[in-house]
Amino acid sequence: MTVLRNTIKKDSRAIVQDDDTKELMTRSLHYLTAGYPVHFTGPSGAGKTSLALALAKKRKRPVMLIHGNHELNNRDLIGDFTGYTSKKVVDQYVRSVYKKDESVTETWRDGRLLEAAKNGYTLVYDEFTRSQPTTNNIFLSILEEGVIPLYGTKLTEPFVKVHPEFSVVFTSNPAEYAGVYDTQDALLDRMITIPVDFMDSEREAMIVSEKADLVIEEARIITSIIANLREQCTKENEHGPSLRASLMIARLAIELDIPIDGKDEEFIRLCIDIAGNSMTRGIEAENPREKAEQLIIDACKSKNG
Ligand SMILES: Nc1ncnc2c1ncn2[C@@H]1O[C@H](COP(=O)(O)OP(=O)(O)OP(=O)(O)O)[C@@H](O)[C@H]1O
Repeated sequence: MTVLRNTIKKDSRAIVQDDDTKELMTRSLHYLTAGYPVHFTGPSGAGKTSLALALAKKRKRPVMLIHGNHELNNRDLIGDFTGYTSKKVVDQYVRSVYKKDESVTETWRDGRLLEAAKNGYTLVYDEFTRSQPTTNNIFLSILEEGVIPLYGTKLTEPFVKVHPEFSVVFTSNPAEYAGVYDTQDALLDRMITIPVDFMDSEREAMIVSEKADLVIEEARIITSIIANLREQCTKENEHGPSLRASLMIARLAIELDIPIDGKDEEFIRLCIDIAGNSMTRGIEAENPREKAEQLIIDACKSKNG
């Protein structure tokens, strides 16, 4: 049986940790401490970012967060010259002497990666495969040689040494996801990749109960409906509604005073609104929207509060 500890009533951003999650966190922390970056990969809503942030927090170093994006470039990561600072001193202390001293210097601003690597922060690079592989190339020398090459900048030194406490936690969605680039093998080779999949409905119910402040029996109704629907999503690369859907249903039901009961019309409507789109994408049918609605109604009706 799964035993949950570390409740999160006070901090809504904290994660609920069952024994499996705790064990995963401990292992990952050991890898980071030994100097290896950790990479969580899995479907959207499985809890990768939450895990990565909780893990980073455990390092007890400042945490820097970067989100992968196809427009992210070396200037964002390393830094850039942001403008000019000019200084002018006019000295007329002795009336007959006029002295003017003027200088102009370029102003440099460290990028997020440079700042984190120089100062030994823990970097969480969320959805890193959404950035172009050429942008991520800089991590090859950081992870292998422990230096940040300053190519493409007008700085005089060729590289900056990485702080010994610097560590990176990467997250990514599987390669089949839209908007995701293939990662170079050389980069994957330098990190420890751990798959993070959806939890079973009981573990999800514990999280929903904690996060939405809902009694466990009601949380179970929601997560088992969602787990049931997820199982019916057979289309390739479509994973169906995630834990996020369960959390949304729970919070909205409380907010709108809707009874958590599979036979209640308003509750069914709420489930259709929240899970309808991912179900429509996940099933194969002539009229997927209609079929998805029917599946949600059936899943709800099989559960009552
Ligand atoms: N162990 C957990 N404890 C508490 N909440 C969790 C846990 N795991 C996931 N969640 C919650 O589930 C939701 C989805 O989690 P998260 O954003 O980490 O998923 P993800 O896998 O990073 O998704 P995406 O790939 O879409 O970014 C969030 O609201 C998060 O707070």
